[in-house]
Amino acid sequence: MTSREASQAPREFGGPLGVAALLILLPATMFHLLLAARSGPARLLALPAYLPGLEELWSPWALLLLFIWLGLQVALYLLPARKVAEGLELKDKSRLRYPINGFQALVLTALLMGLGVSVGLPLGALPGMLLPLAFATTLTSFIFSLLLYAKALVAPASALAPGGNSGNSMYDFFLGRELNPRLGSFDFKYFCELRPGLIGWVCINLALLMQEAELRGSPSLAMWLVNGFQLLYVGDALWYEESVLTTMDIIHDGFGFMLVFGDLAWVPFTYSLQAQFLLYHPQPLGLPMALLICLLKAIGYYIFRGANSQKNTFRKNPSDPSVAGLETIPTATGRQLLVSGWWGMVRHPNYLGDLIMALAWSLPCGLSHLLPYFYVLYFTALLVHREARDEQQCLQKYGRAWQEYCKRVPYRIIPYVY
Ligand SMILES: NC(=O)C1=CN([C@@H]2O[C@H](COP(=O)(O)OP(=O)(O)OC[C@H]3O[C@@H](n4cnc5c(N)ncnc54)[C@H](OP(=O)(O)O)[C@@H]3O)[C@@H](O)[C@H]2O)C=CC1
Ligand SMILES: CC(C)CCC[C@@H](C)[C@H]1CC=C2C3=C(CC[C@@]21C)[C@@]1(C)CC[C@H](O)C(C)(C)[C@@H]1CC3
Repeated sequence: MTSREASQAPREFGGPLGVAALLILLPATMFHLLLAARSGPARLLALPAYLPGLEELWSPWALLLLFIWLGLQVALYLLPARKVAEGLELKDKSRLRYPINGFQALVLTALLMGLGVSVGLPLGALPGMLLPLAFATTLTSFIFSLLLYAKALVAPASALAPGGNSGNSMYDFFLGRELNPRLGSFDFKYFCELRPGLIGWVCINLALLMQEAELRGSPSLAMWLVNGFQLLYVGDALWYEESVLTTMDIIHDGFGFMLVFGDLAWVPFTYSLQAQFLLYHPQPLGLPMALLICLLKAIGYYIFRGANSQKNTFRKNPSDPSVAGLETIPTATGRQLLVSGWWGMVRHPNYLGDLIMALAWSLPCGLSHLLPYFYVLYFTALLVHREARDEQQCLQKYGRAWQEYCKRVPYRIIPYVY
């Protein structure tokens, strides 16, 4: 990428001012949610009743625990993999190689945790450490992003991301300058996207479930549902790990504060909000309602998995019998666009499935509070914004063919609505 190309790339997230606000707002929101979940009124839209002092936020034990966790996940990443996958072709025509052993890491982590708990590891103490753990993770994310920024200063131009090289240091720090920063064959972005945060999220959920069992004799039905649904989501992400190699995060976005903080801090500490809420605010849930919520989750998962698998299979091998009969539009790049099947219903059927699942994760928390619905609200905003970014990129890539696709499939995420 030339410096001229870099400075002409469109600015996202409101440019330098927008990212300056996000640098403060994102961690502040995360701490607000952590505090609100444990407070009596549990209000999403009210200022916290008190601000924690440094003695409540800072704990060297939390930092140590975080580093032990990261070290464990690095060790599991480095274990022999059942498969090594190749990423998409890069600007310099090379392809990076990635180990496919995320699901193995999840299973081994579960076994180690089980072993630990059986010999007295106090997993139920984790909920009480969430605040200092989140603080240690936020500090680590800032420092790690600074190191990545410095590393990118000596990276070759071909290794830089299209978006995070504007020349404005704060903007580039947030978006990330280097596309695939690596140390030898260790890929930082790929590792962070799927391992410590996602697996950490389900461990936090499990710790909240165990703590609830300790407090009330047994975990509630609502807590079981939230744990089960989110474990399915994380298990699915790691089982289909290879498909993350074609997501916007891996092929387009640099690795900067947004993804570092998002992967390491935001995902485990805010995505576990429903389980946090349930620990402090138990909710009654009857069996008929629980079954209805399970049905909603199943519908969401069916759409999400069906759409993602259909596209991934089609991109890997368009003559695969499961996709060979689908209608397509040719593009000037030689690639084709699906216009029937899931991708003929709306232009982002996978987002629709994901949103339905998000609703099913919140419903077990009842309707008395808005707080557990934060994920649905945030995720809708994230996917609407992400969809707009993807449309821009597809328009650039496919030109008239993309316009034709938009005419044939007019709705973006929700049929006949949006
Ligand atoms: N839980 C969370 O916090 C988040 C979850 N997600 C989930 O991650 C998953 C991946 O999302 P994301 O990376 O945004 O993007 P998608 O998986 O939706 O991929 C978009 C790409 O798919 C290809 N494509 C688009 N339309 C067609 C078509 N009709 N036929 C064939 N190919 C098409 C294009 O790439 P090309 O043509 O180059 O192949 C396009 O750039 C989604 O399920 C999303 O819900 C995403 C963000 C956050
Ligand atoms: C902090 C900001 C508000 C933005 C941060 C965004 C990140 C949290 C998300 C960007 C894309 C993501 C994906 C997943 C998790 C959230 C982040 C990192 C994903 C790993 C979740 C599981 C899915 O099955 C997936 C398709 C593998 C997801 C890929 C994108």
